[in-house]
Amino acid sequence: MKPFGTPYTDTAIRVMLLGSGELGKEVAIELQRFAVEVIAVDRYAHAPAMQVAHRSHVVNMLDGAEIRRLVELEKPDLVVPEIEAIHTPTLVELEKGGLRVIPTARAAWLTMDREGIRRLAAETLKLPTSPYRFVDTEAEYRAAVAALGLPCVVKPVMSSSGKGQSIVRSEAEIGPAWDYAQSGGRTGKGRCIVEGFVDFDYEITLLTVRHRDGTCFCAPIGHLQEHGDYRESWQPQPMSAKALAEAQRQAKVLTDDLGGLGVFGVEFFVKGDRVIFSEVSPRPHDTGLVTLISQDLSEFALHARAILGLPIPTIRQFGPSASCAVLAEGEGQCPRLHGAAEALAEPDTALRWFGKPEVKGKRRMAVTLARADDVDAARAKARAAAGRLRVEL
Ligand SMILES: Nc1ncnc2c1ncn2[C@@H]1O[C@H](COP(=O)(O)OP(=O)(O)OP(=O)(O)O)[C@@H](O)[C@H]1O
Ligand SMILES: NCC(=O)N[C@@H]1O[C@H](COP(=O)([O-])[O-])[C@@H](O)[C@H]1O
Ligand SMILES: [Mg+2]
Repeated sequence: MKPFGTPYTDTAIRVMLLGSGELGKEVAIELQRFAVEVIAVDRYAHAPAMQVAHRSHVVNMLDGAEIRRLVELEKPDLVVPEIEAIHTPTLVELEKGGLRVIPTARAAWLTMDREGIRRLAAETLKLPTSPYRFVDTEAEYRAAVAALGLPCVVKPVMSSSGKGQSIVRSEAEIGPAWDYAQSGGRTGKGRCIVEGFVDFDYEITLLTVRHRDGTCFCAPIGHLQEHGDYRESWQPQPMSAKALAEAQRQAKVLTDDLGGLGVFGVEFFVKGDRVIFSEVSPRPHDTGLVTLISQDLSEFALHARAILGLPIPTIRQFGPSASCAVLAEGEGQCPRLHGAAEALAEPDTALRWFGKPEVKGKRRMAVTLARADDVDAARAKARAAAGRLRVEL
């Protein structure tokens, strides 16, 4: 990588973020510390990362021509995908022409679509996963449910944060789950995955960092999900040495195949010592927000260091920590947050209010963070802090 330069001049290192949500905002802040010129892109104006970037653009990121136009206009040194819903075939094309995509255009392309990454993990790399089928029509879906049995999980192939996702537990839920999968994804109706339900003891995100000197892992992050969306996460998740070693082995196999530099959020289900791969984000993960309080280098700082080719000699752990998502529900513009003073009254608590300009339905708006003597106490503290907050719409 060229030397750090001066923003707004030809000397600057320029990074284009494709996606400008709460995760991108923290990445942008970390890049700003090195005076990297940050260009934030998303589908709507005033997205969180745009508020801390040098410049921003509002485009339909599912339109390849738009992405190409922006890349030609801004000539970034690095393009950093922040969300799945991007026209990744265009990134693959642009990479052939010399553009650097984080971690690689192929990784962004494979993971934008559950089919790409699932077939790679299960069929090529032979990692254990839930049984699965891909379906395009309601008839294929019903056949898949019959073959996999109840309960099962249906998800649009392009979605995240649980959008369009349902657990189907009974006959009566089969129809509504299909309708939601067709209306709730990030890119409209279409292909879905149906997965057998994994009966797990706990699930983790293993943050895996590929940096210039090799691969390192953060302590495992445990998390609680509701309707496919994260509510709480904590670190470290206690697990047997055998299960941790197996999770690290699988994460290494997978991230070595995906290649490139940066943070990967590798998600696993754990039952006893059995470790079952679920999915991977080739970028910081929402459950990894806990690292904003649990580590000296958060997952966002680690991503910035890794993609800029900087060393990561060690990651210091500050002790048991937790995060709790703050959701708003309803409809309104310019939301306001009440209760920040009350939420921050306890020692070792922190808050991120993302600054999203609008709510329509259910939206994650903030996160509380806490450290304590053990994980249960940290979770209770983060939950209590979140409970003192109120989002006014
Ligand atoms: N096959 C399964 N068996 C049991 N639980 C599942 C299964 N698939 C998903 N889940 C539950 O739903 C959660 C969300 O699933 P998944 O990670 O695939 O969705 P997502 O929309 O990609 O989420 P995100 O983008 O937030 O990571 C999982 O963390 C898990 O709690
Ligand atoms: N699980 C993936 C995840 O957490 N992604 C994060 O949520 C944003 C979208 O939020 P929005 O739907 O509120 O715009 C994304 O931009 C990213 O920061
Ligand atoms: Mg997930």
